[in-house]
Amino acid sequence: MYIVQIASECAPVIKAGGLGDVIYGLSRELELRGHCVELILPMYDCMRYDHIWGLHDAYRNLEVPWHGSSIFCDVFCGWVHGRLCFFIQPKSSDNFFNRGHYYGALDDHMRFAFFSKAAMEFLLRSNKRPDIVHCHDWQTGLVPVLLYEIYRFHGMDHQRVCYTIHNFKHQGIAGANILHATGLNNDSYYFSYDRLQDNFNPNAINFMKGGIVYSNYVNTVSPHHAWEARFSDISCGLGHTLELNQQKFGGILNGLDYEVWNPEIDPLLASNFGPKTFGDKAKNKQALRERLMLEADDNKPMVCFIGRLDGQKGVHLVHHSIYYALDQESQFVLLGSATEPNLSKWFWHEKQHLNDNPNVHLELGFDEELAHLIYGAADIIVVPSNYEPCGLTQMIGLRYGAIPVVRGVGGLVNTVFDRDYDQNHPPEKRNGFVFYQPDQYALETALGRAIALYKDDPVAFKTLALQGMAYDYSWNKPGLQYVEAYEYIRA
Ligand SMILES: Nc1ncnc2c1ncn2[C@@H]1O[C@H](COP(=O)(O)OP(=O)(O)O[C@H]2O[C@H](CO)[C@@H](O)[C@H](O)[C@H]2O)[C@@H](O)[C@H]1O
Repeated sequence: MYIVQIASECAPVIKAGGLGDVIYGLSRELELRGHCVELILPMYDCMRYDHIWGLHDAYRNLEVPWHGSSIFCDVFCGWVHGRLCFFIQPKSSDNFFNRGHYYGALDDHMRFAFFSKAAMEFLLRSNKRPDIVHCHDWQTGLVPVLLYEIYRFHGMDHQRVCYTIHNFKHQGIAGANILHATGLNNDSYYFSYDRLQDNFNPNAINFMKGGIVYSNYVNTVSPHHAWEARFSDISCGLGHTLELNQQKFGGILNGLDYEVWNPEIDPLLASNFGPKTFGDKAKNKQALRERLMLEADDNKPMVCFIGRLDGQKGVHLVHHSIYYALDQESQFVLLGSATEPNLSKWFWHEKQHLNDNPNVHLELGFDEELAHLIYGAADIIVVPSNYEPCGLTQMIGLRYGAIPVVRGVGGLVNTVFDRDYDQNHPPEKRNGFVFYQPDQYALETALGRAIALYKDDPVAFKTLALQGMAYDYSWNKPGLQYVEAYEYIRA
C-alpha cells in the first residue's frame, strides 16, 4: 500500500510530545512491513534540521488557494532517519511556521488549516495518489473534509482516510473565516450538527469533529481510552459524535520504536544494559547523579517524571510525588516543560526552592537527550495523569527497567498491571503499581509500595523490573492493526 501521513510532528525532527514519536515509529513499522510511506509536515523554523538528511527542493511555487486568492509555497524533501518527509514552507507575510515554536500562537487554527489545505494541494499537483491518507489530531482534522468536499472532484476519489486522535482536549474550535480561507465556502452546509458545527457552540466549527465525520476510519490510541471517549466526558463534547460514528471508531494501542528506545544500543546512555546485564543500569544512575550533582546514595531509589507539565498530566500529583519521595528517603528527577504561564511559574518557584537539596533536580524545558539518560537511570517512573489517551513514558520506563507507578486511566490501564492487586494477570506478568483516585493519598499508596519494595526487597524489585522489560510494546502488533484498518477501508 501507498500511505501518506499528514501531521504536525515527526520525531526527532519535530517533537513536542508523544505525537512525534508515534508518527515516526508507525511510519517505520509500515515500511518494515513492505508499504510505501511518505510524510507531509510543516517546515517550522525551529525544527531540528540536524536530523534531516539530503534536504532538497521537491516542488517550487506550489500555488495554494487561500482566502479567495493564493499563497505560494516551496516544498522541500529530505530523509529523517530513513523516513521520506516533505516539508511545506509557505511564502507569505503570515509567517505561519516561522514562530520559534510549534504550537501556541493566536492564529493556530489558521496555521494548521493552511497546512491541511497546502498538503492536499501538494498531493494533487504532484500527482501523488496514495491508497491511504493518515492524519492526526485537530491540526489535520480538515484534511478528510477537504478531500471529500473539494479534491474528490479533481481526481482524488480513490483516497481513503484514517484519522487518529491523540488528545481530545484540543479540538480546533474556530470561526467561519476558516471555511472561507480554505475554500469550503458554504456556511450553512458546514454549520450543521452532522458536519463541522461544534456540538456546544453553534457559531463555531470543530476541526476534530470534521475529522471524525469525514474519515473512513477513526481511532484513538488505546482500547481503554476509546471506551472512555464514548462513555465518559473525556472526549470533551464529542461523545455523541463518536456514538453516531461508532461503526468506524476504535482504539489501537500505540507502540514504541524499539530501535530508538532500546537500552541495549541507546547511544544517549552512559552505559548500555539489557535484561541480562541489568546491573549496568546502575552506571546510568551514577552518571545522572554526577551530571545533576545529586548525592550518591544507593539506598535511595531514583524516582522520575518526564512529560509536559500540563493539567492532563496530573501536575498536582507530580508536585506531591516530589515531596513524598523526598520524605521517603528517595531521590527525584523531573524533566518537564510547561506551556501555561501559571504552571511554569509554579515549577520555576519549586525549582528555586529545592535548589540546594542534593536529592532532587527539576529540569524545566525540553531535552530529548537528557530524557534518555533519565529513563536509563530511574528505578521508578511516576505517571499520575488526569487522563491519558495512551501514554508513552510508562512504556519507555518499562523498556528501560524503570517501574511505573501510574493512575489507572486510559492507555495506562492497558499497559501497567499492579504487582499486588491485578486480578487479570498472574504475578509473573505484573509490571508496576496502579492507583485510581486522583488524590495524594491514593498516589502515596502506590508510590509508597514501590519505594518500600526497593528498600525492603531488592531482589523482588529487580524481578518486577525485569518482568516489565519482558513486555513487548513495540510497533509490531499495533502496526499490524493499522494495516488491517487500512486494508478494510481502502478502495
Ligand atoms: N520535557 C521533555 N523533554 C524531553 N522529552 C520529553 C519531555 N516531555 C515529554 N517528553 C517526551 O515526549 C513523549 C511524551 O509522550 P506522552 O505519551 O506523554 O505524550 P503526550 O501527552 O505529549 O501526547 C499525546 O499523544 C501520545 C501519542 O499518541 C499519547 O501517548 C498521549 O497519551 C497523548 O497525551 C515521550 O517520548 C517523552 O519522553
